Parts: sequence; structure tokens; C-alpha cells
Amino acid sequence: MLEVDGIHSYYGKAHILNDLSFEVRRGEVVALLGRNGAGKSTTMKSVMQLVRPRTGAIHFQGENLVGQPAFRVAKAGIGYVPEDRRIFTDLTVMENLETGRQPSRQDTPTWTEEQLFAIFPNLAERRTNRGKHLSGGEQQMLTIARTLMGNPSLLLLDEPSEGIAPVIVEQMAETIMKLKAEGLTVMISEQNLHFARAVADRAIIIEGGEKKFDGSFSELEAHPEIRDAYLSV
Ligand SMILES: Nc1ncnc2c1ncn2[C@@H]1O[C@H](COP(=O)(O)OP(=O)(O)OP(=O)(O)O)[C@@H](O)[C@H]1O
Repeated sequence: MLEVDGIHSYYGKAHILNDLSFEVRRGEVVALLGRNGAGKSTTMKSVMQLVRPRTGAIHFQGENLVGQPAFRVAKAGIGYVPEDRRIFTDLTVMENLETGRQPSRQDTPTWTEEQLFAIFPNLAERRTNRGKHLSGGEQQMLTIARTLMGNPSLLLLDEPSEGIAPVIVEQMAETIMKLKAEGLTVMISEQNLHFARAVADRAIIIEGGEKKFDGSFSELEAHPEIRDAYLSV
């Protein structure tokens, strides 16, 4: 579904992603793992074309995304929830959801508010509350629900478990598994190996913008030296 092929991304002269290649297949949940500064967010921004890779290709359902404006990437069916999740604090939960609405897509789950409320029950209870009155965890769920209103085929979640209380982290894991069960393809970036293992089918580890591992969690467990070298656990 998504094929990233030999991309090099920069911030000015700083060379951040170095010949990075990987793929995400339809229906799977993939975890992009790596320490602080490994290049996980830059990878997601590169897919979204918020950072333009200088070389390499990114194909999504056969279409090369490199050089396209970010809104076209979103229209092509990639939903992106950045690390600095923002909601409209003066709008209600319902109004926030409405801002994310896009037409439905073939071969992709189409979401209504009611279906989203079934997956995010806390938001259902607060549908008429303004964003600013939600807890941090609820705001985080709202950014995901709003992105789903765009009916993406692929959802990119940058560090979904970061900065939320342990009980909400558990809810977040359950939510991602429900989305997978609905047929959504998901890529998460994570530093939390425990969380990633609970939700993802496959791990891709990057360090210094280079891929160091791509395989199942059982393969990763069989190689503790890889975990020790590239992850903080
Ligand atoms: N806007 C920017 N300008 C310059 N350098 C940046 C910028 N954003 C990130 N970097 C640098 O790029 C490298 C990769 O950062 P990135 O945010 O992709 O890492 P990450 O793996 O997502 O880590 P984190 O968990 O801290 O977000 C880091 O060295 C970081 O300092």
C-alpha cells in the first residue's frame, strides 16, 4: 500500500533520513521504533510531504507522492496525527469532528460520528463539550477521531502513547486494535516497545535516519542486542 524507496530528507543542511526504505501492507499495523531524534517524526512528515525528500520515491497505492502538496497526500487517503496534536479548543467535540469530514473512499472504512463514538466512548459522553474542557487523553482521542472523519486508508499516528496517563495508554492500545479490526492500515511511531508490541504486527527500527531492523516482534525478541542497541527499554 505504501512503499518508501531510498528517501533522503534534510532540514536545511542537516541530513536526517539516509536512504530509508520500507513498506506498509494493507491491513497491517506497523510500528516505527527508535530513540528520541532517530527520525521517526521526520519519516512521517516525509510521507506527508511536509518535509520533501530530496531523493527517493514514496508510492501510495501506486501513485508517487514526492513533490505533491501535503493536502493532496491527505486527499489520496493518508490520515496523519502529528505529535503536537491540536484540536479547536473553542469548538465542541461534534464540531471538531465535522472539520475533518471528507468524502468516502473505495476499499476503506467510511466513518460516521456514531461509529466513531462507539470506538471512542469517552468522546460520546462529551460530544457537546468544547475542546478546551476535555482532558489531555480525550483531546488526543479527538485528534484521531477527527482524522478518521477523512476516511483515510492509511493512518499515521506519531507517538500515540506519549504524554498520556497509563489508563489512557491502555485505551489507546485498544482503540488501535479496534481500528485494525475495522480494516484500517496503521503506522505508529513509538519509543514505547511494550505499547508497540501490544498493537503492531511488525516493527521497523530506525537510528540516525537509517533502517536497522524490519521484522516481527518475535524476531526482535530473539535478538536482544538489536533492542539494546537502538531502543531505550
Ligand atoms: N525542524 C527541524 N529543524 C532542524 N532539525 C530538526 C527539525 N526537526 C527535527 N530535527 C532533527 O532531526 C532529527 C530527527 O528528529 P525527529 O523528530 O524526526 O526524531 P524522532 O525519532 O521523531 O524523535 P522524537 O521522539 O524526539 O520526536 C533530530 O536530530 C532532530 O533534532
